[in-house]
Amino acid sequence: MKNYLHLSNGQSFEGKLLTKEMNDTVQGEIVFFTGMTGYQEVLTDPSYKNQIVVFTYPLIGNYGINNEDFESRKPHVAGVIVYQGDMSYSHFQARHSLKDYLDKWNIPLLSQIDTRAVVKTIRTSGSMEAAITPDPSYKVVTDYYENTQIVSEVSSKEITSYGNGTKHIVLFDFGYKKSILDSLLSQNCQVTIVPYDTDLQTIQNLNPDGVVLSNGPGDPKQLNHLFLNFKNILTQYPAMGICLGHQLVALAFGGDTKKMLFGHRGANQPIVDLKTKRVYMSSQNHSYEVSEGSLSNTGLQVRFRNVNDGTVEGLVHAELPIITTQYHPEANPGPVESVEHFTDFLQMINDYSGREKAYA
Ligand SMILES: NC(=O)CC[C@H](N)C(=O)O
Repeated sequence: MKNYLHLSNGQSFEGKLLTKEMNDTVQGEIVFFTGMTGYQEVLTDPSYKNQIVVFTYPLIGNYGINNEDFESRKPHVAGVIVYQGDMSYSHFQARHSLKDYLDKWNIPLLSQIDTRAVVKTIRTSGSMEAAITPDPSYKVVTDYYENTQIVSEVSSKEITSYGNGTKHIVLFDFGYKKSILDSLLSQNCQVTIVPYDTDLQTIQNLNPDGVVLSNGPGDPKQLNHLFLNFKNILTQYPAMGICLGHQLVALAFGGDTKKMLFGHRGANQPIVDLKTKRVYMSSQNHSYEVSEGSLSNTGLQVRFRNVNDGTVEGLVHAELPIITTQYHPEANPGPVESVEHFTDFLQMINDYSGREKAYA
């Protein structure tokens, strides 16, 4: 079945649809992911909502879909572009093939696309709107992505609690990845997940030891009506921000963010910790970055930096117990060394409560 990938710059690519025939055109922002593995995590990470993902590794789907690697209950991507997809997966005793899984959720898997050519375009012209369609002459609508109240669509509507560990963490859900919850539970925490717009009073009633701001889709400035609320919470509790959560910490304290040309998506992004000089290989998925020049009056300092392009990859606050990472310390596809940031966060909480007692 012939289908097409159309980009908003007018370029078109013809491919073969592996999933069932489409009734409608699917449109989204086109981005590329460079990891060799981790496609199941990518598909089910809510941060990818409304995006069409191009996988640069040429063989995708070879270990099927399993029970362990889900980051949420369903896939959030708008469409999937591969060179070769849905390989044999029987050795892995996978429950579903990639094709069956995407079919179940009506998400197109378009193969035999020259992914190198698409990625070269994105790297030169930036991520842009794109469409997967049976229509050879479809014209891509260009203001489709930015207008959505995207975080409210993926955030929990209710407060839920997991685990019964010794430290109580509130996890703000902007579209959290399950690995963040799992990482906190494995640090012996009780975790309460709250909707993205939960106010200070509700957090105070929950009486947490610390707060984590999760990852999530879209432009962080779409949440500007909540920045003051976040600032009030961040000045009262030890906090960790991950990806969108990191960007929101910067914005809450008066910093700024901007859209990158094509972002970082993959499992091998080198990060240097400016304090320890240690380099981490990190998993990433973001289109926006914190503008370094905007941090001067925020109390925030750059702690982590991307070795490839020098962009800000994480912050600490000069006085408050706050640590943030633009990358994903909870991620599993590939390197796992940055998981120790969760241990550091718990240590920060312990130090903080020790300090509170000393002044009591
Ligand atoms: N994974 C994330 O949290 C992504 C954050 C934000 N939506 C960005 O693209 O930069």
